[in-house]
Amino acid sequence: MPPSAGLATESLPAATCPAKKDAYAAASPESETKLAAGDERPLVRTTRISTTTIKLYRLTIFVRIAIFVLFFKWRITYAARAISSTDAGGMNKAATFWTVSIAGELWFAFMWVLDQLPKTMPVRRAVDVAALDDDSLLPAMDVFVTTADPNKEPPLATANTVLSILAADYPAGKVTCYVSDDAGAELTRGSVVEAARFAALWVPFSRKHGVEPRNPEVYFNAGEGGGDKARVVARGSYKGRAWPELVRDRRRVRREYEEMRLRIDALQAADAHRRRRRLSLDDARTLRRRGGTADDHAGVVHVLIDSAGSSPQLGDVDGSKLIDLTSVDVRLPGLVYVCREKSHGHAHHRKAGAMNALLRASAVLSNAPFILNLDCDHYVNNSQALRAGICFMIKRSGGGANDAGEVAFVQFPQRFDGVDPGDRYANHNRVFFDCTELGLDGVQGPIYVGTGCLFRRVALYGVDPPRWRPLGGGVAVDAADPAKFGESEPFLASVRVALNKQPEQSHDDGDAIAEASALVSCSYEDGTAWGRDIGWVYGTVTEDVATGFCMHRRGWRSAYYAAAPDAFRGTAPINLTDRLHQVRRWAAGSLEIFFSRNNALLAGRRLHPLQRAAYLNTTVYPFTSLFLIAYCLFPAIPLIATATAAAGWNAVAGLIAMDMPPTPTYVAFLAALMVTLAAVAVLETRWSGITLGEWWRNEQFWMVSATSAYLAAVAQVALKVAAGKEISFKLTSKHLAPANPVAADGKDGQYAELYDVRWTVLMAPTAVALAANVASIAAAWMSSTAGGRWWDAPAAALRVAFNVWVVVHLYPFALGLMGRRSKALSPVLFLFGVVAYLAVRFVYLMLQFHTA
Ligand SMILES: O=c1ccn([C@@H]2O[C@H](COP(=O)(O)OP(=O)(O)O[C@H]3O[C@H](CO)[C@@H](O)[C@H](O)[C@H]3O)[C@@H](O)[C@H]2O)c(=O)[nH]1
Ligand SMILES: [Mn+2]
Repeated sequence: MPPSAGLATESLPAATCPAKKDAYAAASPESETKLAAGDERPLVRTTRISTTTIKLYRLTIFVRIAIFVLFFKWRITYAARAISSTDAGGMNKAATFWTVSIAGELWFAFMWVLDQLPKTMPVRRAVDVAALDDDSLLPAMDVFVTTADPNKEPPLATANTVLSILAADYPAGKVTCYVSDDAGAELTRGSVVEAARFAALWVPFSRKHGVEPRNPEVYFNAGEGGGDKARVVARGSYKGRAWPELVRDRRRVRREYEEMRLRIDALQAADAHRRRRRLSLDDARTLRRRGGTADDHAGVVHVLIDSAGSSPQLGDVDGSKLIDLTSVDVRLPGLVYVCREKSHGHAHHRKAGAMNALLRASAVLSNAPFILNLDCDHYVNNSQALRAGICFMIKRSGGGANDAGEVAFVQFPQRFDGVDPGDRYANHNRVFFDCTELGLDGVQGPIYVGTGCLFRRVALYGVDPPRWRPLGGGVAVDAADPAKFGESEPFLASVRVALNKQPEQSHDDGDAIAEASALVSCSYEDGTAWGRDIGWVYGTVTEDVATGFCMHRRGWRSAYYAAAPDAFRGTAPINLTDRLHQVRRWAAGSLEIFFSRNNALLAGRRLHPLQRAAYLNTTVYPFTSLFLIAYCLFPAIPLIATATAAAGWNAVAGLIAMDMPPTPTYVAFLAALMVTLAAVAVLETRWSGITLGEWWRNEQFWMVSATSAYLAAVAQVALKVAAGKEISFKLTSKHLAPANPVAADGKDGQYAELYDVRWTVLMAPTAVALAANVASIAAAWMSSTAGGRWWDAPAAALRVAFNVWVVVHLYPFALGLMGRRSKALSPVLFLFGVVAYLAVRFVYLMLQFHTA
């Protein structure tokens, strides 16, 4: 066993990894008993979660579906009676009203069912990384990191991600990290070069002391910042070398890290200066000569670290090396900087295009059978993550997952640093990751979500999984078809190697690099199947969902693994505007998939029915916004009607009067639906381990985004379908997880972004919905003081209950609009109420004035 592995196994002292409540962690007690039991050590043990909770959960879902059926039966009968009893003139109006309102309710019910059913068969995964003790069995792995804009994606964070990958616990000779720079920015390249330089010290240091996590920024600054990342090795739990030696080494390495940081800062300053100069010159030709622009530049493939040999290479005590590495393997994984060619005449297909360029370039350089995909802000947080992923992919003699060969990808949950503790905008997405993805793992596998995902290379080449291959699992050699893959012979050779697992290449490195550069040219894909049947899928801004879908429809499965500590961690937008733009992009991308050949309804029989339901759900959910916004603006209608009654707008008021009076049956149905909704939610949190608070935050943010971002997405996609207007990929700004949560001025510190109010048109419908419902509550309150009390009238009481329901959902949005004032919460809310009250009061006064 090479020293790296030996050190790594003792590198996760329990106290340094906070106990996670994730129920599906690697270190579950079950896997330990299994270890003790004997030699049959499967790499992954999968057990269906089959507790009383999950049974009750299923039962409640079916009860609720039954209630829905009865409810709609009753509702339709009522509507039919109401329509037929209207006079001829009102008939059409009534029919329209009832059709629309029942269609809305049916849609909500349908979406709820689509959402719940795929979660009913969750599984638990126990991964035994230690059972992979023979490093010679580990397959090679290529790691793809994508960056697109050094101004929105701090180069220091990218450098740290690269360092965390290079230092991950995997045989150095078997890992090659590829960094894609979509902007062709000198700054990004310079920063990655800095990372490569520092890696020579950082990687052996991490191995020697088994530090966690292996992202230097997080490692050095954890503990000081406190929060959820306080994981600095405590003396008592340190199991590596002598404690004083760690302290000494750490100090030295830290000094070097600070130097690297300063150099990257200097690069950044120089870059900013250069950009200012360029702007003043404003000469396109100068730009081109200096290396092009973000959207128009030449392709570059630059090997920064050559991949290491296969035997360990021990370091020395040489003073210049700073720390004693005499018993540490100092080899480094390979590191390659790739900037694909871009030109104005060619669509670059955003991230999907970048990933496909990497897929080809890596094929002629390292051609590893497995590919790990990380966004530039997602670093390796658990050094065992790469090994854990491989456990799902390979079979071991005498054990291993039965269907290992059928797994196209292993998706790890996205976990985030720097999210405000209250998680106001549900950035953690716990319901999606810990319930939906986990549930899908028990069906055909989780949906691919763009980062933290380990792929099998051949699955990206558009072949069927072994189970669906005709000739006893083999792939025909002519599968490497130049009409599909493009004309590069070295690349086609690499595809044949990947498909048939036969060594055939004898390449010369110089040529390989030239070939790789040719493979990242912008015209390589012209007339091929790239982006369609091969590689990452084009035509949608959520290339991830579409790419995973194409694999599932071919019959591949995928796996989900929530490791503890988290395998990878990244950053998320905590500013309302950024967050809304992010979910707007996701929603638009989803609809793009719905209106493409990758519609889930068109997939063949290899797609599991519940998998189909899940994909249908993820591609149609934005339509909910159309109904939801109508419901949320409902209360505005009587207000407007009253306000404009004098103007003769009685028709509107007449419409609203058609709504069903709250008969006892109606109230009973509503109550049953609410109670079962709550019961399902509680049971879901019980089996998944998320908290009710997290569930509720998801519900709230669902309404916030459905009234804003989803609506915009529907409009955008309508424009695309009707007029061919492309949807842009608005990059999410990343921020470094800062060292100190409290800024120097002692104000907002780390979460300053949260209080930054940046107006966007996306907010308009939600703001109107919020105002309408607050005003409606105020109006009810007013009329109660004026005449009879509102709670005497059941119809009015129901209406107010609905208003309150909307307002509590939109509460985080209200906080977002308040900015810094949201910190001094209650007085402002009070003010908010008073303002609404006065507004309504004013309307009434006007009316009295009018009628008098
Ligand atoms: O033209 C582009 C645009 C983006 N990217 C990269 O794509 C990644 C994701 O972009 P980001 O703005 O961070 O998107 P998020 O909303 O945070 O990302 C989620 O959703 C995206 C789909 O909408 C997926 O691509 C992401 O992997 C997934 O993490 C980043 O590494 C970018 O550098 C490129 O390489 N080229
Ligand atoms: Mn991201």
